[in-house]
Amino acid sequence: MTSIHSDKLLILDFGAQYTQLIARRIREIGVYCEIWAWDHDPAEIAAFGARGIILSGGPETTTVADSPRAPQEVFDVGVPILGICYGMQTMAVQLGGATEAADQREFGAAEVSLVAPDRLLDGLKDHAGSPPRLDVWMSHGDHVSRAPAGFVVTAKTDRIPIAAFADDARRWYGVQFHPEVTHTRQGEALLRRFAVDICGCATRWNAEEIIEDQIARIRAQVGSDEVILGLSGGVDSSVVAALLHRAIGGQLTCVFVDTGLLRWREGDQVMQTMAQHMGVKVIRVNAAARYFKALEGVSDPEAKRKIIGNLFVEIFDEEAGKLGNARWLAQGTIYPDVIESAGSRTGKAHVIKSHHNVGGLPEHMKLGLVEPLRELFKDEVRRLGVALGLPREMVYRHPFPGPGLGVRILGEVKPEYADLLARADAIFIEELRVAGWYDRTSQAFAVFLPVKSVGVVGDARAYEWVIALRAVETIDFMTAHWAHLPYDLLGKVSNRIINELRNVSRVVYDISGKPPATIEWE
Ligand SMILES: Nc1ncnc2c1ncn2[C@@H]1O[C@H](COP(=O)(O)OP(=O)(O)OP(=O)(O)O)[C@@H](O)[C@H]1O
Ligand SMILES: O=c1[nH]c(=O)c2[nH+]cn([C@@H]3O[C@H](COP(=O)(O)O)[C@@H](O)[C@H]3O)c2[nH]1
Ligand SMILES: NC(=O)CC[C@H](N)C(=O)O
Ligand SMILES: [Mg+2]
Repeated sequence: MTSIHSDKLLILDFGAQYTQLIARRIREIGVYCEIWAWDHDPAEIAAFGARGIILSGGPETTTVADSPRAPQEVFDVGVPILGICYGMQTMAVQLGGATEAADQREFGAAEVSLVAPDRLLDGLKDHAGSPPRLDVWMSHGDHVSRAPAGFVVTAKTDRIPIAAFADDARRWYGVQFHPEVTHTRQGEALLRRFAVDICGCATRWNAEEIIEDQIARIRAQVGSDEVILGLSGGVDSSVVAALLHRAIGGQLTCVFVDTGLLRWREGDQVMQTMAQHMGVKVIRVNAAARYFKALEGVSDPEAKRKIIGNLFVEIFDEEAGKLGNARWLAQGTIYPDVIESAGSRTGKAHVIKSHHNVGGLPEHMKLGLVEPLRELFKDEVRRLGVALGLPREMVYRHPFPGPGLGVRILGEVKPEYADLLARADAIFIEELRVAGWYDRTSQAFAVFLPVKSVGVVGDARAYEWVIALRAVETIDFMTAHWAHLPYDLLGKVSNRIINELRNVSRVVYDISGKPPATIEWE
């Protein structure tokens, strides 16, 4: 039987900044793909059954002997291969060609001339002429200096003699430029050519088919058992709720914990959308007092995260106990969570923050996991949400961390700080929406600074708190730029916060990128 997973590609990651982007582009074309680290167990490559393999770019250099190489299995399985940047360079050295380091790095827009036809680039052009040319985006120091036997050079630039090579007989290709970035105008067409025409993949990866497929899997997994889900009002858990509701209806019970550290009026909003509008069974636990009590006198960020996480588990355990017969726990784990926790076999990532999640439930709960979003990127999760009938506003919401305002109130958390912060945040978000900036930023929020600052309000001296505003643009939340919000907009938000909220005398805007700063202040 064919399924939406039958036709798929494998991406081996050499550590490029853009590997996730390659996967997202392939999936946008309608083809399922997975990202594995380059040193993933090679014995699994043949068994995975990909119709083609993409070798990503990477920060290392093939001009030294001990840099990463593609496992031999890649060349043995007999499927089409596309090497991008580092991936092309390692193909060159592994297959008998050569690479060299150039004096000048090539970074940014470039024009390649198509000097010989092949199946990958044939007919693609931004500029007609002889030879035709493509507008591409480059990011490299090294380049291929000799193509391996069996390959023809298909593109060059003014700076490098080999910008693409091809072996149509074996269906192996390499491009020095990056087709996954939008600056390479024919990039999508190139990737489609590879995935669909050369690898022969059918394009079945779309929201409707994913939903049908997941509904069948969920039903097969849980049968007539009861399932519980921690519902936060965030995108991921809401989409899981909608999906499970469609798959198993009344067998699903959601537990929504109102921690008192949520966004302004979020509790009511979640109940309204999920329980009233969608008909999902939701138990609302009003636990604000418990949270504030547990956090009293605690100011260390990691300690606060632990307390919030543990209390969450405790409450969840209590509620599950009351329900009695749940056998399954559903979670909103998405694909980046999976990639980040798998990582490279040799990689050593540092723990910067211990992100809260539902993991670590007590042993006696013994619940099986249901994770229907495990294979999906955030943008795919959003498309699923829309297809499942969730309101657009909920689906395109900025993410909100599990510990909520608990890590946006610097230092000790107090109910009056949470109230002030939630209101300031609501003003900021409202003005962002009015100005059309909400959808242009990836995450925006206010932060409460427990320092007093002098102001003058109505001719009188004020000595009150400081609110910081943060707005960032990012694709994957691993790196981020601060958003260049218009001064007028910032001015309006600042005015409103100081005028409408007593106890605030000053508003500042955070202009730190990530790295070196992180997105949240704690
Ligand atoms: N207040 C809460 N009540 C119940 N479950 C919660 C709560 N906060 C977090 N969770 C659980 O923790 C998980 C992780 O939270 P996280 O913020 O990463 O995802 P999300 O809230 O679903 O989506 P988003 O990233 O858009 O905020 C959620 O999917 C949910 O299951
Ligand atoms: O569920 C969560 N629990 C946490 O403890 C946590 N800390 C940060 N974040 C979110 O993760 C993204 C990256 O944030 P940082 O740059 O601050 O690490 C941003 O989207 C943050 O909002 C969290 N999410
Ligand atoms: N983006 C890349 O893959 C770069 C490859 C290699 N590190 C170079 O500088 O040429
Ligand atoms: Mg959330």
